[in-house]
Amino acid sequence: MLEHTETNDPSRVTEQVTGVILAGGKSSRMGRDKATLEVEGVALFERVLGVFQRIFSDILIAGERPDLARPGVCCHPDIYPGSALGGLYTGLFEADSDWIFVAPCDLPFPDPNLIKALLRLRDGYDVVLPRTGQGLDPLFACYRKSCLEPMRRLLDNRRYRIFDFYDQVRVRYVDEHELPEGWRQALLNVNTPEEFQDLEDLLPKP
Ligand SMILES: Nc1nc2c(ncn2[C@@H]2O[C@H](COP(=O)(O)OP(=O)(O)OP(=O)(O)O)[C@@H](O)[C@H]2O)c(=O)[nH]1
Repeated sequence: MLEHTETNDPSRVTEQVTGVILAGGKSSRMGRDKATLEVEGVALFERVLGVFQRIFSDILIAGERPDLARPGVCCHPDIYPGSALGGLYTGLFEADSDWIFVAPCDLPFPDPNLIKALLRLRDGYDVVLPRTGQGLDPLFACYRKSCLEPMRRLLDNRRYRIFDFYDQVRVRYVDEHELPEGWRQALLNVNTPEEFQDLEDLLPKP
C-alpha cells in the first residue's frame, strides 16, 4: 500500500502548524529596534508577518511587544525571560498545535517556499532546520511539542544554547542541496547597521 502522510500532501503542509515570530530581543548590535526597521517601506516584522499570513492560520508573537500585536495575532511575554531559547519555549508552549514554525522578526526576505520545504520534511522528527555552510538556523525551523521538556531542562539549568537539547530529540538537518533556490537570501537576517546598509545591494534597482 502506498504510504500517504499529511506532510507529503502539498495542500496540507502548513495545516495544524502555528507560525511563531520571535520579537523579544534587545537589538543591541543594531542600536535600534530591529522589528520596526523598514526595508522598501515595510517593517521587518511586517515582512515576516505578511509571509506567515499567507501560509498559517494561527500566528503568535513570542516576546512582550503589544505594539506589534493585532486582532488574531497575540503577543506572549516570555515564560523564561532573557534568551531566544526562552522565546522559542514560550512560542511552543503557547501554541495550540503540536508543531510550530519559528522565525525571527529581523528577516528582510522571508520565503514561504523555504518554510514549506522544511515543514514537508517533519514526519518522524521533532525538529527540522537548515544546515548550510553558514551553520545551523535554529530560529528558522520547525519544532514539535515534544521539545518542550528538554528545552525546559536547559532553561532551568540556565543553559541557553538552543541546539544543546538536539541530542535528546529527533532532528532532521536539511542541507543546502535540499533547500529551494534563494535560500541564502531567505535566511539572511540583519544584526548591525552595516548589515542593514548592505541590504541596499540586494534590493531591485529602480
Ligand atoms: N521572545 C524573545 N525573543 C528573543 C529574545 N532574544 C532574542 N530574541 C529574538 O530572537 C531573534 C534573534 O535575536 P538576536 O539577533 O540573536 O538577539 P537580539 O537581542 O535581537 O539582538 P542583539 O542584542 O544585537 O543580540 C530576534 O527575532 C529576536 O527578537 C528573548 O529574550 N525573547
